[in-house]
Amino acid sequence: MYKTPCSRLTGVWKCLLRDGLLGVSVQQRLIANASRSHMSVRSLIQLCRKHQTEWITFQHFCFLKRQYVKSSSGLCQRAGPKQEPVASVLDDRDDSVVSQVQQIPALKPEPGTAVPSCDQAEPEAARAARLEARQWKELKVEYSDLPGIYARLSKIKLTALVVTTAAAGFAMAPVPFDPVTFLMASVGTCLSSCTANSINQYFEVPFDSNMNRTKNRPLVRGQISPLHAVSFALACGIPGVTLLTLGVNPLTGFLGALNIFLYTCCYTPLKRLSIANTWVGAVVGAIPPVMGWTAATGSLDPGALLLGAFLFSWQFPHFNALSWNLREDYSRGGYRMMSVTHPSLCKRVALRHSVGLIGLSALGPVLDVTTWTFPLVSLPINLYISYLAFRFYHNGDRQNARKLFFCSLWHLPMLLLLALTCKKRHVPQDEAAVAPSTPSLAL
Ligand code: HEM
Ligand SMILES: CC(C)=CCC/C(C)=C/CC/C(C)=C/COP(=O)(O)OP(=O)(O)O
Repeated sequence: MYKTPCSRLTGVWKCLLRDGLLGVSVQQRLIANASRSHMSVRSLIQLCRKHQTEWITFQHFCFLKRQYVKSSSGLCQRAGPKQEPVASVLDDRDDSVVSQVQQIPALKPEPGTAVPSCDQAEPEAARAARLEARQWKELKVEYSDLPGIYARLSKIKLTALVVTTAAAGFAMAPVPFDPVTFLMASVGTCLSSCTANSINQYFEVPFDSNMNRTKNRPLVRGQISPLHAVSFALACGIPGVTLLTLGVNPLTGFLGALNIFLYTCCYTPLKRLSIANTWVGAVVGAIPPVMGWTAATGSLDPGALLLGAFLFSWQFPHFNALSWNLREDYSRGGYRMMSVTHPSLCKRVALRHSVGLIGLSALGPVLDVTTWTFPLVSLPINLYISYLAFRFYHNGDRQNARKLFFCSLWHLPMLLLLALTCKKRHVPQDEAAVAPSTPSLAL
């Protein structure tokens, strides 16, 4: 029985929307069909958006075993490979949905071929063969690709800076430096971060496939199966938390496990529910330097909280500026971000926390973490990021947002390095008892 494009389309929509796993190229193909079947594209997108309000659904778990979805209109893979090039983090192209729809090339028939009108039935066998030929072949993973896939699954550059902040926390602690504990704390934090990021990507496949920035991630492109990704996450998380707990101390292991839970089970779902997700994410990013400090001292001191406060505030100019240029993307992904729903708040919070870094730096000597040199030497970079944050607040344009984001990437390592060079020297008690009292020249 011949199905009209519209009823065929509805059948496909039902199977795809039910799984909530819609890839952009599937969307584009369906939109192209829709335009043929005169279903308004905008209502199509609303239909798709409406069904994406679900977040953690049953599909996330039976998604573990990859299978093609058989529907009345033939085969369609849940999340398919994307051919177009990866968009840069701060891509300037107008990637709004409407422009994307306009970019879909109209499906023109080969010259000389008769255009089948809607009421001409395509033999079912020919149609099945055509669909079979068009079916996405499941990508076979090459073992040589695995390191790159795991690196992207772990968001390796982000993980690298996370480990750096943990290492800084360890080095800032007022105790003798123990290289073995330092190494175990760094490796444990790295493995825990890899776990957190892999699980985050596993949960966000249906939404990442709708965003230019994330549509080429390994799980979205089907480079590895969900089961493989979850196994990788466990293979990192179990030894990572065990190493922190048994190799370093239980407090640091607890913080590592807590952070994995916060990032995967609180921050990730909250991204689709409330702009408060950014504050939760900032706590996730603030915990690693605290872990570094507790790894060295075994206790949660005010100095650890100060380092955590540095990270907490730094993440607002970092992310709010980044998300400003990704508003269309985040909106298409269905995420609740300040830059999309509360633009003024987005700019204000970025400025507030940038200026807050100046105040936090002045707390360094007050809490006996650094000498009084630190607030002075860190003032130039804190003033510069505040200046860029003010320009972002005042103009709210792409260029100032981009400058502030990229400044945040070097500001944090610089701030931590300056704190290290201005670290308050603490003479161990036994040495103090022996050494004659000499006036200290600490500034
Ligand atoms: C609220 C917290 C945070 C949010 C929402 C956030 C978000 C993001 C996003 C969306 C990107 C672009 C990633 C991409 O290229 O696809 C990014 C890049 C980056 N983030 Fe963050 N981030 C946060 C905290 C942190 C923390 C705590 C660190 C490290 C200490 C960090 C380090 C980085 C680095 C190094 C990059 C550049 C990576 C690259 O270019 O691939 N971020 N961040
Ligand atoms: C020890 C331990 C567990 C450390 C974890 C540290 C960690 C992963 C911090 C990331 C902070 C964060 C909110 C990143 C944005 O994720 P996103 O999901 O918004 O980024 P995306 O949109 O690119 O996926």
